[in-house]
Amino acid sequence: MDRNGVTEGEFEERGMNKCAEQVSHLALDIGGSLIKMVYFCGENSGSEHQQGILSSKESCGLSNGNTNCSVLGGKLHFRKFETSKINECLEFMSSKQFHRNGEDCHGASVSEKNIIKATGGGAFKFADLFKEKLGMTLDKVDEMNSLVAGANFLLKAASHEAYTYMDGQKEYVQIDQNDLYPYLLVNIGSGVSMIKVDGDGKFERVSGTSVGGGTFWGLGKLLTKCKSFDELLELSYSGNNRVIDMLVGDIYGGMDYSKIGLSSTAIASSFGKAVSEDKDLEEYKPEDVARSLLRMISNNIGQIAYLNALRFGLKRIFFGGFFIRGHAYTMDTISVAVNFWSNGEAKAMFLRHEGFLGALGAFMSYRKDGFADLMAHHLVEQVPTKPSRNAGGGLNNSKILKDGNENISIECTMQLSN
Ligand SMILES: Nc1ncnc2c1ncn2[C@@H]1O[C@H](COP(=O)(O)OP(=O)(O)O)[C@@H](O)[C@H]1O
Ligand SMILES: CC(C)(COP(=O)(O)O)[C@@H](O)C(=O)NCCC(=O)O
Repeated sequence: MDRNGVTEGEFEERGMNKCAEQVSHLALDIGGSLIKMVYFCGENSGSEHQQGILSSKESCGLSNGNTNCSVLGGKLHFRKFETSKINECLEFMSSKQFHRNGEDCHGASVSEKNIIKATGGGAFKFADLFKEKLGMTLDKVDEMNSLVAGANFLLKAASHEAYTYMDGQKEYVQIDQNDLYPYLLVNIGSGVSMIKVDGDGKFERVSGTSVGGGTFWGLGKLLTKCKSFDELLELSYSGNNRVIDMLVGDIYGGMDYSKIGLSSTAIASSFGKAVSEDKDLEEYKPEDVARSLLRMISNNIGQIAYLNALRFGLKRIFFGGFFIRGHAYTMDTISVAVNFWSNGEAKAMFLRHEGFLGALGAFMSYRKDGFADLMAHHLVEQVPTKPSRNAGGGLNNSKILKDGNENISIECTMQLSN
């Protein structure tokens, strides 16, 4: 059996079935295309972190007068599943025995473990399925609220979260916590939501577009016959959009239209060349089609995002959502669009945990409930002693572990008030 692309053998080898750790809190973001999962796995007693249980106000750093708290070491895990393969997600949860009855686990009591925070449309759509298959109740958290909470948390608490990407150069952006707001959050999921964020829990969804990640994947699948999203992204790497897109130079006899700031290589009309050429779809290379499509959608989102930033005088635009997938060409196109339309005034920034904002926000909402009074905002990303180089050549300081599925985990500590 294949579990989320991991064979049964590997599944066992990686210790997913007989995890020495125990899953305590878990949250889901069930979107139109993907299910995002964030869960905390505490380490066994006696471990380095567990020994660090604290009980003083200073040690916990609490400001609410609660002096009775413990610090739990472990890992915050991030996973994703395709929504159309929701059974893989259910199987995974079942293998983690997250729905298990009869045992108290790291601050979450038995009854609490049968209620999990969930956001996204699927929290409504699949509520009965979770109840039926796992006996679990989904406690619904608003999607926009979750996105904003996740983004705010990451921008404030995680080191090296936001970065710019231009001409193949990745540069991490130092975020000043006191100068974070306002900003525009553009979440590119199946569709696109644009949210003006003014503070913790203070936001307004100011725009959106239905031309998003679902459009890229849906049209791409039809036009290229690709079987997976990753295959489509891969194709776009090697394609040449100029074969299909009509450029300014194609219209202006190879010249720039400098009077209105358009170079001859700028796209005048996405897919426009296909009109005048007497060619069938089969005569175009799938990689060229994939590249044109990716460019068209990324460009369009970058432009709409900038226009909304302009509407509200916002200088910073953060892009999230799994459409991005850390894909160089996608980020480059969005960055160029924002840079072009703003005359270099605004900057596109990307988030390392791009697709997990909603799930993380839902996870954070545990702290609002009386139970465990989770101090998730005290999650601390552990920094390795030896910095490693990332693909963009910059220094990547955090201990992010990736497997083939881009399922990542962060070593962290979590404070629970007792
Ligand atoms: N493995 C994948 N399968 C399907 N779509 C993917 C995958 N990886 C990235 N994507 C892209 O991410 C989009 C979904 O992003 P996401 O932020 O998860 O939104 P949603 O909440 O709507 O599922 C898809 O529409 C697609 O463009
Ligand atoms: C409806 C949604 C919020 C759902 O979120 P998603 O699953 O796409 O992440 C999103 O698809 C969206 O904002 N669509 C754009 C709708 C519009 O403003 O035209």
